[in-house]
Amino acid sequence: MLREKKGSRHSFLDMYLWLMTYYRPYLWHLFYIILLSIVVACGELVIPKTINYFIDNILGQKDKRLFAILLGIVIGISILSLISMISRNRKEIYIREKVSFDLQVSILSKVRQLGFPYFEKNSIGHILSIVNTDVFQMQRLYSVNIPDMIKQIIMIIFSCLLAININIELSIVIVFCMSIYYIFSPMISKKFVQYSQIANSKRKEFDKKIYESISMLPDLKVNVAEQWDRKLFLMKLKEYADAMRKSILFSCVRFSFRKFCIDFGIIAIMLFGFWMFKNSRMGIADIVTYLLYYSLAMNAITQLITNINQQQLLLVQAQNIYNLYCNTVVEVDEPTQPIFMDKVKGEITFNNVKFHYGNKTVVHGLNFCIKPGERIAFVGKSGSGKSTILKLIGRFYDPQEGAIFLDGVNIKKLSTATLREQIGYVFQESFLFQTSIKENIRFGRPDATDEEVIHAAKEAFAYDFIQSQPEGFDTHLGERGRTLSGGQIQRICIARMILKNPNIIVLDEATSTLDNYTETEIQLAFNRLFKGRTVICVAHRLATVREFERICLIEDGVILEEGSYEDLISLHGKFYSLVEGSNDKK
Ligand SMILES: Nc1ncnc2c1ncn2[C@@H]1O[C@H](COP(=O)(O)OP(=O)(O)OP(=O)(O)O)[C@@H](O)[C@H]1O
Repeated sequence: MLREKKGSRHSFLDMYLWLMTYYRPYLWHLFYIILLSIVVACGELVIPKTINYFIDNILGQKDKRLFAILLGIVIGISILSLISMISRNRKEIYIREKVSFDLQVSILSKVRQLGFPYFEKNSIGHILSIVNTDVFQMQRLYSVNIPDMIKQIIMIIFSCLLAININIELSIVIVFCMSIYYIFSPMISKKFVQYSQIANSKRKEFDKKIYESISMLPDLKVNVAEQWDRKLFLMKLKEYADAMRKSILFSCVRFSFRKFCIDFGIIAIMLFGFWMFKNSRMGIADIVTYLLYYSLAMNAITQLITNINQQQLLLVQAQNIYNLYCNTVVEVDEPTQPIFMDKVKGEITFNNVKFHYGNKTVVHGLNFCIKPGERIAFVGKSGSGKSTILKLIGRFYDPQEGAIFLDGVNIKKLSTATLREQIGYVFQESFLFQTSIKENIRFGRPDATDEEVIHAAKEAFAYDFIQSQPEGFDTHLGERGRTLSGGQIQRICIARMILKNPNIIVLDEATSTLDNYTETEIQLAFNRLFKGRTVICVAHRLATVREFERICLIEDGVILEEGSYEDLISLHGKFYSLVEGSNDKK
């Protein structure tokens, strides 16, 4: 269902430019970092010149006064560089925090916008890996790589110019020596990037596996499948480690080759410098200064190459972020001029609604109208399309054909906030947050008072069991409310809905079998929740919807039989067979 935008093949440049847009609110801070980088670079570039002066004018003439002045200048430059570096680091930390925070927030907002279709297609492990690991890696790009790159470029340009200024012939020899490096290194770099990309994708698979292994731990234990999972886990780890090892190997080869070429350059300077000195074409001070500028330039070039490679790797990781943010189309978007409604009556109409997931048609031209206050249940075999109908009502998906109306307004034109505020969803698997029971109920209406929360709990038959918890309403729940039973979780969700007070209740009934006592209590709670509201329910236990005004038997996305429980039984059709075949006969 989730599509990538047409023509979405993107280059690293597109991604890079997109990532740079996050700098926009902090441009002044970035300029400040660049300015400080220039100061630091100038400090480093001045040192060889002072050494030149020291050898030529101070050592030669033994001038103490000049020596003191020079010493003062060097100390001054060092202090200025130190201060610049400290304030640059502070600004880098600031930018890193701000920019990566903005990036993380925008990625999270996009994930929210993508909603249901995205969550159904992508594992939580994958989403977490993008929102956490990948975005975290980008911090380095923003705070270190880009500001450093500017400094490195300044250093390269100026140290080369200063070296050329000392002796142009020597510089030609160096260019010739260094060309060996530039002929061979792209081949090594290509291999390095290739294995790094493989390592990155293997790391992602490994991250997903870790998440899966941890979240599935209880199921693995119950099915005695820990060894099976361990084998898969180790296989993923091995694949990741193998790719990583090759990537590191090529990184080391490239580093050693670069070192060899730089040393080769030093030998060339010494040989050619010696020949020039012998022919009185170059002095000692110039040879030493040239060597220092050569070292500075080579150091900056090495750093720049490493920096660019790191950025290439980061861009490989940024691909996931970019794809998610720029190339994943929001299937269900907010209308451009949304209609807001304060309160709705609760009439829902399906007008020739057709829907398919990819090539699979699930809903085949549905037509029905649910009156305000009516209770309607969808029943049928597993996979017949019941839950999909509920998802269409809440606009988690849009139908490809036909339309759905709420109180006569096409839900595509309604503001999604209005739509979701008017509908109270109770899913098969309800989610509880790791906070107090009170806050979990208040989630239904954040501005509710404590008294209203307690009242809702009483209405949902949840008050007694909540009071028996160690800290009553303030009891902190574990992850997904694991410290509570299934029936207790459902009653908290019902209390939440009572507090939210929507006019429409959409309920995907839990298939889990509850004991008779709990089932009766939950049924009572539901009956209170249903009072005076439109109720649309997917029912697995047929007995629970016996009192409903209408029951629709769904098969392959069409309504096969429709009527009250008694009507359908007297039909002696498919519904009758379903009731006969289930344990719900009463
Ligand atoms: N996100 C999805 N992507 C692709 N196919 C899907 C998706 N969700 C559901 N389906 C398919 O659509 C069909 C209808 O699914 P749906 O969940 O609506 O059935 P159901 O009647 O509610 O089933 P159950 O009673 O088991 O919950 C099934 O064949 C299912 O495999």
